[in-house]
Amino acid sequence: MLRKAECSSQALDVPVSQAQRIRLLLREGVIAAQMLVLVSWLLIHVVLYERATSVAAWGPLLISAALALLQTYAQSDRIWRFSGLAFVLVVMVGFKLLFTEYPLLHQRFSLPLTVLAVVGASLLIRGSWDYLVVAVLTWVLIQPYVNGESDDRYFLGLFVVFSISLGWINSRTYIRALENTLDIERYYRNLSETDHLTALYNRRALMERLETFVATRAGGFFMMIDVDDFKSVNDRFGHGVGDEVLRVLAERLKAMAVGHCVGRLGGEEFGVILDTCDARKACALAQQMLDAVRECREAPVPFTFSAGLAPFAPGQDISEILIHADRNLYKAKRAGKDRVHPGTQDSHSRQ
Ligand SMILES: Nc1nc2c(ncn2[C@@H]2O[C@H](COP(=O)(O)OP(=O)(O)OP(=O)(O)O)[C@@H](O)[C@H]2O)c(=O)[nH]1
Repeated sequence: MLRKAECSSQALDVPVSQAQRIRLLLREGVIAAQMLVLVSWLLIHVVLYERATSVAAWGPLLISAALALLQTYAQSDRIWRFSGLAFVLVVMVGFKLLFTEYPLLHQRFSLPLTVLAVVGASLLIRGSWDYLVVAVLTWVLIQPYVNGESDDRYFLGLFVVFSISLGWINSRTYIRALENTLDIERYYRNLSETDHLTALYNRRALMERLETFVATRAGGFFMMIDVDDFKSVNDRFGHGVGDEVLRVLAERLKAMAVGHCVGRLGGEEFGVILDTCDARKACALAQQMLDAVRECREAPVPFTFSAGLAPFAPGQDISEILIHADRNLYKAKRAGKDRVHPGTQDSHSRQ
C-alpha cells in the first residue's frame, strides 16, 4: 500500500474525515427527502384536513423544519445524526396526533405510512444502530391498525420485520458503497500526489499546495533544493545508493520543515514552501536544513545540497516564483555549492 504523501503543513491540508465527506455526499438527497416530507405534511394538514389553525399540525411541522435546517448546516457528525433521527421521529409523532384525531385515517393509512417511513428513513439516517432505533420507535409509535384476527396480526408482524430489514439493508449497502468509493478515491488521490521513492508530495501536488498557499496567505518563501554532485554519487556508488541519499534527504527535510510543506520536484530536486514572511527566519530555517544534512549519519555517503530561496506575495504567479528560486539556486551552485542563496522581496523586484 502506498504511503500517504507527507506534508507537514496542517493548514494547507485541512483533513476532511470520511464521515464529513459522506455527509456532504448525502446532503442533497437528505434535503430533497426532507422537503418532500414537509410539503406532504403541509398538504395533508392544510389542504386535505383544513387544520391550518391546529397546534397539533403546525407544532411538528415547525419542529421538523427546524431539525431539517439543523441537519443541513450541522458541522459535527453527532448533530447531523441526531437531527436526522429526531426529524423522522417528530414527523411520526405528528402523524400519531393526526391518527388519534381521525381514527378512520388510522385504520386505512397507518400501515402503508409506517412501512414507507421505515424504509424511506434509511436515507436520512447513517449508522445501523441509529436506523434500528428509529425504525422500531416508528412502529411502536404509530401502532398500525389491525383487526383482531390472527392472520392480520401475523401479516403485521411480517411487515414489521421486512420493512426494518429492507431499510437496514438499503442503508448498509448505500453507506458501504459510499465508503468504498471514498476509499478508492483516497487511494488514487494519494497515488497521484505521492512521489514513489520518498513518499513526499510529487511536483504536481506541491505546485497545487503552492497555488493554494499563494492564494490564501499573506506571503511566504519557496525554497528550491538540489543535491550537489549527485551524478558522481550515482556513478561512484551506484543508483541504489543514490536512491538512498534521496530518501535520507527527504526524511531530513520532513523532520526539519514541521509546519511547512515539502515535496520532490523531480530527480535530485526538492521544494519546500516555507510558511513565514520573515526573510531572516526563512534563511535560518534553510541553513538549519543544510546543517542537518551535512551532519546526517544515516546517509550511505556524505552529501550536501544547494538551495535558492524566493519570497512570494499573495496572488503572485507560480512560474515567476519558481524562476526566481531557480535563479537563486543557480547562484548558490555557482558560488561553490553547499550553501543557501537567500531571496528577498528587494532582490526579487530587481530581477
Ligand atoms: N539514484 C537516482 N538518481 C537520479 C534520480 N533522478 C535523477 N537522478 C540522477 O541525478 C543526476 C543529476 O545530475 P546533474 O543534473 O548532472 O547534477 P549534479 O551531478 O547533481 O551536479 P550539480 O547539480 O551541478 O551539483 C543524474 O545522473 C540523474 O541520472 C533518481 O531518482 N535516483
